[in-house]
Amino acid sequence: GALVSMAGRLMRRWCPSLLQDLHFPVVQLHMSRTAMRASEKDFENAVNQLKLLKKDPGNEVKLKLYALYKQATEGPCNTPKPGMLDFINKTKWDAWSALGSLPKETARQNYVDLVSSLSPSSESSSQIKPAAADEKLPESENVVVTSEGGITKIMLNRPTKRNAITTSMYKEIIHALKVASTDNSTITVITGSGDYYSSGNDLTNFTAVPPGEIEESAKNAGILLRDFVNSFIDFPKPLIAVVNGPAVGIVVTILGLFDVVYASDRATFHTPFSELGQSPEGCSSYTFPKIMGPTKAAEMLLFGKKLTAREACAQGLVTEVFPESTFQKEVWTRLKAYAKLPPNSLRISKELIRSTEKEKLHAINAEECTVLQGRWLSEECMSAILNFISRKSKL
Ligand SMILES: CCCCCCCCCCC/C=C/C(=O)SCCNC(=O)CCNC(=O)[C@H](O)C(C)(C)COP(=O)(O)OP(=O)(O)OC[C@H]1O[C@@H](n2cnc3c(N)ncnc32)[C@H](O)[C@@H]1OP(=O)(O)O
Repeated sequence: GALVSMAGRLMRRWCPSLLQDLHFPVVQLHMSRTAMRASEKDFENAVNQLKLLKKDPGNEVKLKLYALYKQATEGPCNTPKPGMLDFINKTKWDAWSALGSLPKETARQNYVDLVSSLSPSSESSSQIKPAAADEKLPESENVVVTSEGGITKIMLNRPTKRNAITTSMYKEIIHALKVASTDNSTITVITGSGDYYSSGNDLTNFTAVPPGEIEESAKNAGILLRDFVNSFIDFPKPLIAVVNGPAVGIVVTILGLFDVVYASDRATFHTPFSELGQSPEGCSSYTFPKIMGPTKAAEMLLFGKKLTAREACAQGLVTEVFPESTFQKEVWTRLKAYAKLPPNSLRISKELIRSTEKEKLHAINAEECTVLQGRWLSEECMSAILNFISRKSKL
């Protein structure tokens, strides 16, 4: 119960877009005549003043304004509580309901006070906060693609979020692989910027789902995931992972589709699917048992055992481990040499190695995505995501 009641607050922390429908001045501002009483003029002015604000006051404030407005015009919350998965309406409902039996007049006064604290004078005196490093970047800069010396490098570039992959990033990676498959490069490399390789799927991909669109979103996410994994299965040139740090979830499972995996000795490999109420993807339900044997694969995929780079190497998931201090230098020296090899020969050899499995991998990918789609709609998955978020919120 406590977990559910904190979900609204947690969602606001994790999902800035959660309250998009409260975007200023979208808070419903139509005043009913019956609501107008003693301080009605001040209240009406405040409502109009709010429309003139130049700066978005932020979701927390908009939520307060929403609740006060509802209380001032309709009195205590009197509508049925929205379902647990209806995040936005539930968050709004919680805010309004939290005002209890606050009298309409007090709500009106509080609303007027709050709007006046957001007046242009306080607006102009307030400092503009610098955006976080990743926020400054347009979405396309979260996946940086460069091509030089026969190597196309696709770098996950969201270091402040441990290179977690947003839905836009999945699409950008698909696009980058499509371009790399026909560009002049000989080999393609995927790596991460900063300390992490990647923390896998951005968990706010789940919380950003608009209410009433959960099934449709899960269906679309299933298609996106299938296309994402297919672009690895079908990639025609040598594909190399340069795992510069810890790797979690989807970026680990797709390693079975890479041709070579180099890891820093700082890297770890973690697939916490059961903890998240989910199931394996990236064809790992097939590639992992094949690579490391069923019992080692089960420890990772069922029980989320985190492997060190050396363990992953011993089990065949990683090709070679390098000391962190020389990792970049050694790996890139080697890759530059590999990139000088005849490209057609490399392609043809890769085709020989991989072609017999392709059809099977497509079928496995499709099945994994169908199963996951069901998982995303399950209570187990939703409550596991909430558990993770609440644990991180340190509440
Ligand atoms: C309707 C359904 C729609 C679904 C759409 C899905 C689309 C396809 C799905 C494909 C299936 C993929 C599955 C997976 O990849 S499962 C794995 C998911 N990843 C995780 O569970 C990792 C979660 N993160 C962590 O455990 C830790 O953050 C980590 C160990 C990685 C790092 O810990 P550390 O203490 O070093 O750092 P912080 O926790 O403080 O994190 C720093 C900031 O980065 C943010 N962060 C980190 N990881 C993620 C993530 N995966 N998603 C979103 N954000 C992440 C974290 O919140 C911190 O941000 P703030 O500084 O803003 O708090």
